[in-house]
Amino acid sequence: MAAYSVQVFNAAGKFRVVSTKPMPGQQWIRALVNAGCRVEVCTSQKTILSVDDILSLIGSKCDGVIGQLTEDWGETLFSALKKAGGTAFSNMAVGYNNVDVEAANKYGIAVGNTPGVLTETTAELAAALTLSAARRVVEADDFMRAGKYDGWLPNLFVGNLLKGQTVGIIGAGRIGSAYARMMVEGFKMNVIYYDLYQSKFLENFVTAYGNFLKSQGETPVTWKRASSPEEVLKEADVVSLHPVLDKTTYHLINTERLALMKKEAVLVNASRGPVIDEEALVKHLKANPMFRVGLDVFEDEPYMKPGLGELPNAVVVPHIASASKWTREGMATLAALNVAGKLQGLPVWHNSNMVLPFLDENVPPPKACPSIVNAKALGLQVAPPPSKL
Ligand SMILES: NC(=O)C1=CN([C@@H]2O[C@H](COP(=O)(O)OP(=O)(O)OC[C@H]3O[C@@H](n4cnc5c(N)ncnc54)[C@H](O)[C@@H]3O)[C@@H](O)[C@H]2O)C=CC1
Ligand SMILES: O=C(O)C(=O)CO
Repeated sequence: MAAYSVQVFNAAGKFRVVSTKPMPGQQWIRALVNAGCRVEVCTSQKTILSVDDILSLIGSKCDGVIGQLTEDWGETLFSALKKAGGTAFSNMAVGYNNVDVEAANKYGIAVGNTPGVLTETTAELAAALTLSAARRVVEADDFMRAGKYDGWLPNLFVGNLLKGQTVGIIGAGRIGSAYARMMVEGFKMNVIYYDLYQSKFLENFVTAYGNFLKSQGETPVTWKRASSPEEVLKEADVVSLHPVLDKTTYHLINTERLALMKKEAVLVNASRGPVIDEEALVKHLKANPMFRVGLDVFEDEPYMKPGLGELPNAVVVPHIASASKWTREGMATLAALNVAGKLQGLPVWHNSNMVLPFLDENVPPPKACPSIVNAKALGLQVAPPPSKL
């Protein structure tokens, strides 16, 4: 992309900040302009920008960039950004497996992400995929639209009842725990989870809800922390994947582990595609027609592995788990405030799980960067909690 098209805001701004994509809402633009930035938004129609495209955007003077999870932020881009005088980058995403943080550290560039604002939205989509797969909603919709429905039948699109079954979570962080709570409270499912860390919050929630059900004369829900992913896969009727993508979770679901799952289980993935060996999944789905999946993410995104798109026991959507208006505008705002904050020399917010104060349109945001993942490595100052100010 030799020449690129950009939309410019606040042309006379002191800092030059590039956004590789137009993003929803206006609050993020205001945040950057208020911080004295000239904002250049790339308006190229190309969906995924290459490293060369982004090099052209960075040019010879660039203070900060807001990028997307589809872009390869590594040595080449961080060294170019450093050379252009840049010190700040933010992904417009909570996941940052597309970013080589070591390379950013080497060039002293802060890497922001956007946690918290997408927790419930993503968990809701995982719940939607769970229901769609368990109750065969997409298959039934196709059937209806094809004019095949000629009357109620006892065996038509029989699926799985969730109530009283066990939901398994692998990766019970912000999103995994929110999803678990939805499935527990909404469908009275029992929980089994595997994570490197204990989720006291989730355990306390399930215990309290179980006690409430008991007080109503109903069967209480239960929780269990598994000591391995295998334990979850063997016991759960529904398994939803919510870990980060790294070396420990790449192909976490493979042929051997799929074989441990119940024949009529539902598997949901709204984390990152490579957490599942998708070729192995296609084989498993073909061999087990009552096993169903709901997928928001794919190993070779935007492509699906051959055969997946033809399988009736797979529900597939194009990485839309965070796609609610509030969340997408909030992600853009957090990404902008990460970059704006760093350029203004502000400290890092004390708790990246509590970002709501940054999202209120009517109140100026706290004087901090909401979430910088390499703050410690770069020795950035952390702001004290507001009560201690
Ligand atoms: N499909 C979509 O649109 C979205 C996808 N995501 C993905 O979801 C991921 C999780 O997001 P959050 O819940 O906000 O992050 P989080 O950091 O709160 O949770 C991730 C959890 O994974 C756990 N974990 C790490 N390695 C593990 C392993 N080997 N086995 C089991 N658990 C492991 C961590 O201990 C942590 O509790 C993101 O990194 C991102 O990749 C996030 C938002 C939207
Ligand atoms: O924030 C993320 O990690 C996403 O995948 C965006 O939807």
